[in-house]
Amino acid sequence: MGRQMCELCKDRRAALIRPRNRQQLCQQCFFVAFENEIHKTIVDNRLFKPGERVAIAASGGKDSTVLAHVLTELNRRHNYGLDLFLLSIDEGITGYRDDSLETVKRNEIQYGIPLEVLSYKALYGWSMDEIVREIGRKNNCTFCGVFRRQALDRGAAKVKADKMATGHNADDIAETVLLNIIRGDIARLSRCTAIITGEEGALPRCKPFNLGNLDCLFTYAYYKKLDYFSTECTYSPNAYRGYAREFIKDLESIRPRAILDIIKSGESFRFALTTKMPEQGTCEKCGYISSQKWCKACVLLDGLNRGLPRLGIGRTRGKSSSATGIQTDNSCSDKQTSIRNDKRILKPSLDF
Ligand SMILES: Nc1ncnc2c1ncn2[C@@H]1O[C@H](COP(=O)(O)OP(=O)(O)OP(=O)(O)O)[C@@H](O)[C@H]1O
Repeated sequence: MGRQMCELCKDRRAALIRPRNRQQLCQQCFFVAFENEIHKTIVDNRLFKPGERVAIAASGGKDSTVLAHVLTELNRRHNYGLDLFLLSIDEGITGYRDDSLETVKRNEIQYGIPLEVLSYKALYGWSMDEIVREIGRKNNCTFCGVFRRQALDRGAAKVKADKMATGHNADDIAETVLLNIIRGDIARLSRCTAIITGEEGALPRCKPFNLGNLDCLFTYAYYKKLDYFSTECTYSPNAYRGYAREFIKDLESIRPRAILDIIKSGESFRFALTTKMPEQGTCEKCGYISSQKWCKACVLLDGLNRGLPRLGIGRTRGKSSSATGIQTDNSCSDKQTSIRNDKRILKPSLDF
């Protein structure tokens, strides 16, 4: 059976089916539709102001590579007037981050925007390889997630960025909503669906792909032949987030709107006025934002430097994670789950 014509231009043969609305499009119309959606998100939410210096948090992975590509294009096409640059954190994970950083270095040339790299070793005196040797593979994602968040802020401050954009997509945000519910972390639950956070602080962060689903980003990267790194982190097979990811993917296979509806639920929560929220202050040790005397990175680092790496990982019984400042497995995924899902996302987007 021959292929359908593109539903938009009605001129070229359709090359793909958009997962969100089952629209059959040719490559060119898909690129235009996707880029227009991101442009609309940026304009409707006033994500950037002309003249701003914007750090694109670039891991070398698919989503942040699409982000770097699309932001560069839109900045030029619509005269946003942004001063864009790539910011990468080298966690020091042999066979993973060293390879993905090579990708980001090529992106620097491909997109013509400068790259700043900051390493855990230089910032904290420890690489993730060294931390894993101390702590083992079970809790290492806690260190990595806490250190990365702070390292990105420090990197952005170093190069005087006004704002940071990350490649978090709808799947990531739905996982975070569920994880925050499971952990009873009301403070994070109340802000994790926001497209822009930290506006009251020195460095607001935004997520232009907040409603973009994984399949769409994958299809865009695939057809644009973007240069990205697709291997999962060697240290994340036990990460808690992987279970949430698998659960959400199972739900999505039964009910395609599940991801957007989890986000919608997260956005619609209203918190009782009696809910105790942590008060933001600054860490006595390093000056970074913290609701505790010491920020989480300083607690973890102190444990490492004293030869007691588990010191900062335990959870105080009866206290919520926002009260203790504990944040576990905050960014990683399960390797097998991701590979399984990568196979699955190929189906709706590319098969005819
Ligand atoms: N080492 C890093 N350096 C800079 N930014 C990072 C790094 N790791 C993650 N990020 C940012 O956080 C976002 C979400 O992180 P996540 O762990 O899902 O990334 P990933 O799966 O490695 O790559 P991607 O999201 O780009 O496909 C990324 O899209 C990127 O913007």
